[in-house]
Amino acid sequence: MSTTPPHEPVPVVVLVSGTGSLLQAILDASQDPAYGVRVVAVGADRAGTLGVERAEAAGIPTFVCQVADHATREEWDAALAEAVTAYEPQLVVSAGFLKLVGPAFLARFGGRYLNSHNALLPSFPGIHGPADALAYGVKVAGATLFVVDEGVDTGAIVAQVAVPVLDDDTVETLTERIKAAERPQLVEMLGRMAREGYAVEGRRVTIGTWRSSG
Ligand SMILES: Nc1nc2c(c(=O)[nH]1)N[C@@H](CN(C=O)c1ccc(C(=O)N[C@@H](CCC(=O)O)C(=O)O)cc1)CN2
Ligand SMILES: NCC(=O)N[C@@H]1O[C@H](COP(=O)([O-])[O-])[C@@H](O)[C@H]1O
Repeated sequence: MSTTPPHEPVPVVVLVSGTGSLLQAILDASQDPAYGVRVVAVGADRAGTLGVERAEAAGIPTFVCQVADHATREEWDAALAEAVTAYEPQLVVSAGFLKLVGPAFLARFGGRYLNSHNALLPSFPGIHGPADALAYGVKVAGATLFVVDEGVDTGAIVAQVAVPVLDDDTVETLTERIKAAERPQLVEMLGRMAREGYAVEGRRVTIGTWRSSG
């Protein structure tokens, strides 16, 4: 039995805004070449994030692209697209990246840009998923991995994972329970998409297109 991966690891840029625990899970998995993913750079929309520190600790190139450093949101969007393109990724992953990207970014990376969101879409889009779920009183929360489009958390869904909402949950406890399920989902699905290929047809995402086409 061969242990050689069938393909070179797929180059991936990860975008972060905060703690970077999802990023760390990807970095840990990508230590194994058989995982099929090589993180070639980590980008952030703000300075001083723990996510960027984690990348630096792993010896991975980083960049910061802040809206405030650009005259318009459109210029920021184009600059972000340029910064990511410089690393020639096949896939881009938002892992807690709290900025909406626009037309310039999606012209380059549409269909190849994944986001992990901490709610069961289409419920609770935006940046307060766990708080909104708790306030609504749902009994099941979770995380959604999707292919980003021009809307806000409206892209085609790759995978979802559910967790219970407990009677004594706070925003913090629910957020952490979701993340504990979100990390393995992201690691598993990103690896499968890189190794096996995927197709997006309308709202349907299918994994395994390379395998089925040989
Ligand atoms: N065009 C898209 N870009 C991104 C999406 C998306 O669905 N479409 N998902 C995000 C991540 N995300 C939730 O998963 C998300 C991020 C940011 C926002 C948002 O409203 N951001 C505001 C700023 C909020 C703030 O910093 O306080 C903004 O961009 O101006 C909503 C959802 C990745 N990008
Ligand atoms: N809508 C975007 C959003 O809220 N993203 C969420 O930020 C967290 C990042 O955690 P991390 O910084 O520990 O990886 C994750 O739960 C992710 O779903």
